[in-house]
Amino acid sequence: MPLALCCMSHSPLLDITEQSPELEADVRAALSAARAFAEDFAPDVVVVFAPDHFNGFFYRLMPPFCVGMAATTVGDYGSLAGTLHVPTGLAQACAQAVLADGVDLSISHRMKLDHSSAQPLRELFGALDARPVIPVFINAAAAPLGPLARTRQLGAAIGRFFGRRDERVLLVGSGGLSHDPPVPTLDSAPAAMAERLVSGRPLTIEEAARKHTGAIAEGLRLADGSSERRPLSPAWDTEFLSLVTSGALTELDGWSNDEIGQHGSGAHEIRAWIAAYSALDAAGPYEATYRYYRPIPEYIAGFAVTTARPGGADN
Ligand SMILES: O=C(O)/C=C/c1cccc(O)c1O
Ligand SMILES: [Fe+2]
Repeated sequence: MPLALCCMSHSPLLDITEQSPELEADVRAALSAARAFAEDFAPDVVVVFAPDHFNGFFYRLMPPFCVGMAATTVGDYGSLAGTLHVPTGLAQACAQAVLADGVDLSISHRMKLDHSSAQPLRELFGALDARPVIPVFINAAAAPLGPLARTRQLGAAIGRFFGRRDERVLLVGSGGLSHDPPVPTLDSAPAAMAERLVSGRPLTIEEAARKHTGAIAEGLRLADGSSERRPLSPAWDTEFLSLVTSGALTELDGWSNDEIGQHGSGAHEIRAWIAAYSALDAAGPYEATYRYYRPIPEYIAGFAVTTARPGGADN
């Protein structure tokens, strides 16, 4: 039953670029606070809600949600590559309970994850396999996307499942907030790239190098004001953070995907946060214990870190 939450933005540019000492120290302090929270909570199991960026999930079969029974990370952008320690029986029981609770999802016995899962696991625990982890993929990159309410319901069903059990569960949400990274879309990608978005063939070394260089260049352009991609939206990010940290999750049901997309294609990653907060909310009122936010164009990220635990109104 004991649940706690840590949500954080991710960005590969955090790892592959060097920024001013002030910026790096500021972000490191926030990530250290999250790590201290996770260490202090000492979870028996971690549930990571994370999107993918066409590294593990492709249009040949694109589920809205998927729970991993076994999972590896691909090591994109030099992120940790390896095997997660997934407690398969518990993951199966979780998926079964969510289905019985009225939310459809798929499962994978060979799930592939990318930096969006690897980065928070490294930041919170130093390794992919330091703790048992149940990965929950939430599609945020491959249109069409369902309504936010469905993601909220998924999170709530997972929270209800763990609420009936004894494990200490850390709920991790990875992604968002406003940002518009150069991730391809099926309807605008050149033919060869579009074919890969469907087939899932591995990137060639040259393609991976171009992706790195392109993302780094985009971060520089966003920081110097010359980018043609969507700017970060601090006001929107702040509104979102206020809603999730105050427990006003159902208000987000009214947010349309079109409106969210105005804040960048990556803004759909707020779904990971909504699922994690909804899981915590299913166990009762909660209070945010830490909140960091900074719009960081250099990382192409409205970058936030929050922690929360049960408490507040009824506690
Ligand atoms: O290129 C990708 O796969 C994604 C890059 C990126 C950049 C900045 C913030 C994010 O959330 C990203 O996933
Ligand atoms: Fe992302």
